[in-house]
Amino acid sequence: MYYIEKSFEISACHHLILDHGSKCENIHGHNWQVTVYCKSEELDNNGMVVDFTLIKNKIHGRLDHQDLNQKLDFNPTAENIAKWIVDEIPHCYKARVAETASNVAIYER
Ligand SMILES: Nc1nc2c(c(=O)[nH]1)N=C([C@H](O)[C@H](O)COP(=O)(O)OP(=O)(O)OP(=O)(O)O)CN2
Ligand SMILES: [Zn+2]
Repeated sequence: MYYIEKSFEISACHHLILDHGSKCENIHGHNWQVTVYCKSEELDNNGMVVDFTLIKNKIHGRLDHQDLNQKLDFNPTAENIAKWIVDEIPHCYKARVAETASNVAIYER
């Protein structure tokens, strides 16, 4: 089995739709630290599991310096963003999304 990891930072803003009062309902920003994990038993014709650049373009390219509520059709919690990344990237089985060093969500298929 081949494994790859791709990490990058997304600087963006969002607000959360919550069923309890929270400061997070107000628009605010984060520098999300994202790590995308992919695996495959076979490499493609280029000798890759997935091109690191494709991963960055599909996630960072769509979300960096954006309002996530405008770009995503779900409540942009770290958990939901992690699940969305796994669904978006071929061969992805896990994504780690950190709002800060102490606020981290992981989704694994
Ligand atoms: N389970 C989750 N909880 C929260 C999420 C989330 O994505 N998943 N997101 C938020 C907000 O984005 C909010 O901006 C986080 O605020 P922050 O000040 O970073 O976090 P804390 O209130 O925990 O404060 P610390 O200083 O980091 O302790 C809220 N919750
Ligand atoms: Zn937030």
